[in-house]
Amino acid sequence: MKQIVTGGQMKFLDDYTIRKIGIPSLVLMERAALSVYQALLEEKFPLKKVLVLCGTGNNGGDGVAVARMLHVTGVSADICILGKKDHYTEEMRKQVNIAENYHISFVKNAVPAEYTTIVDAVFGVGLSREVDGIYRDTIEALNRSEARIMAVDIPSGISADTGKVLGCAVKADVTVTFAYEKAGLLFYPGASYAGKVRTADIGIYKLPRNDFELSVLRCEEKDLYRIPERKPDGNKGTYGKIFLAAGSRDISGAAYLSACAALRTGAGMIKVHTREENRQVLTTMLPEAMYSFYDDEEIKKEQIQEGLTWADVIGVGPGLGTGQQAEDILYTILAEGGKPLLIDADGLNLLAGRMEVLTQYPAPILITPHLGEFSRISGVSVKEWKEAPLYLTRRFAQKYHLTVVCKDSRTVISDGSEEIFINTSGNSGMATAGSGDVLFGILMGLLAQGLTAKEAAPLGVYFHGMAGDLAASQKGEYSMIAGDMITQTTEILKKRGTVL
Ligand SMILES: NC(=O)C1=CN([C@@H]2O[C@H](COP(=O)(O)OP(=O)(O)OC[C@H]3O[C@@H](n4cnc5c(N)ncnc54)[C@H](O)[C@@H]3O)[C@@H](O)[C@H]2O)[C@@H](O)CC1
Ligand SMILES: [K+]
Repeated sequence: MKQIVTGGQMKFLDDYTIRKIGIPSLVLMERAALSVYQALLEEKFPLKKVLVLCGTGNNGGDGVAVARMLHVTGVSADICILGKKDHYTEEMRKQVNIAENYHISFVKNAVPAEYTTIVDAVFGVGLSREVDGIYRDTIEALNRSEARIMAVDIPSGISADTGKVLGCAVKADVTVTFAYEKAGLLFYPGASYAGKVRTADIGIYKLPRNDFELSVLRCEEKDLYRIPERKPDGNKGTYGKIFLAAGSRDISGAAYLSACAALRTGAGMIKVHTREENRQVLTTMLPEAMYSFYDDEEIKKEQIQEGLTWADVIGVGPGLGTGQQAEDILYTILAEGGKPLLIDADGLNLLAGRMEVLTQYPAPILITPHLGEFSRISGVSVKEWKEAPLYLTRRFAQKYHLTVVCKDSRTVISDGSEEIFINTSGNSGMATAGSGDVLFGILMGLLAQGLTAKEAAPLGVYFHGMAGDLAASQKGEYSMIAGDMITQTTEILKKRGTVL
């Protein structure tokens, strides 16, 4: 797991390192600047003529120090400072003073088009309002230039918390961020403004994870070891039994994809409860699953009860429909399930406006809404969510006592606790029909093998994104389809235990 920070947390850590640990601010700044200087060389930036664009805060201070490092190695670097002298921070004032002693050239009205490389040190985590005026004009000119752009800490104009563009923002080729990745570098559009992100250790105190009031995390490949190990003496029962209510009249794809993904992820057994019309297609396509079918008659509660008693994990929703039968099935499960429960798609649509029923359920619940569904069940608009994704996802999980996987290009996962996850795997090819059903299946499979909802959710989402990335590498983002992601789960599971 990788620790991510918000802008506020980074400021706290800077401050803690300086005041409590005692590392002087200028020492951190020197290391920050050195890491940017090294990245310019390693990333082979064209250093024929460099412009370092600085603000008046400490991000600007970093920039002035980078210009000095370039200057002393014989690179022609101009410094252009936006903002008034009396706004300089103490560190910025010192850096400017040093640069003046070195006779580095300061330019007033830089023309970005004249430079081969531009270092963006206008705003870092201190950006506090919309960018306008001279800042906006300069950033727009910079984005129009042919120069390669290196952002210091975060592209100026990007919110470190949400990745939002505040007015306008620098489009960087590479961003060197200090100590921790900022949430705004992971969320879109920030992620696409940042280009390649390099994280540099500059000596900031590494606060233990538990000491963060809110710990923002992301999974990485080595977390695959968290997928439960296969036991040599295991049997079908060892790996869990799933009861899945999915599919509706002549809608079988979602049931197939989620059941198949659950088995491919390693679940021991799955019983699919679906409409009679799906019998032939499902039993032909997935004979490995067990089935119980229902028709036009009233829902046979005993049939469902039998499945619920037998199962370790329950899933409901994919392709279920929102008619009376679907509703009866869902409410029977809610009343009598009593086992870890996953709800997706139509299951969630049926719950809109009645979410509080979930707080009565006696076992853990995991739901996987996309943003539209989240909006319907929470009353939070998509626009509002984008303003505060971490806070709103967590608040919702707390309110209904469940684990929520809020699906977007950067899925956010929260169980309401102090640990919240942002997922970074995956690609636009996964925006294809059935992709969510595959995720649902993977999550059912992980829960069936004994992970808790909190453990399974971030890992399953990451795993699903990896499967999507592998599928894209083989079929391309245009052509990949949901079934390709199931195929790739096999490859990923083969890696489990081999990736360190
Ligand atoms: N000693 C430290 O605290 C360290 C700070 N570092 C750097 O310092 C940065 C944070 O520095 P600061 O907290 O000084 O903040 P910034 O340098 O990010 O920006 C703050 C300045 O910009 C102004 N500002 C904010 N939004 C504006 C807008 N829209 N239009 C015009 N002006 C605006 C503020 O009033 C303030 O003067 C980090 O991102 C990092 O690059 C690093 O050098 C590491 C050490
Ligand atoms: K910057």
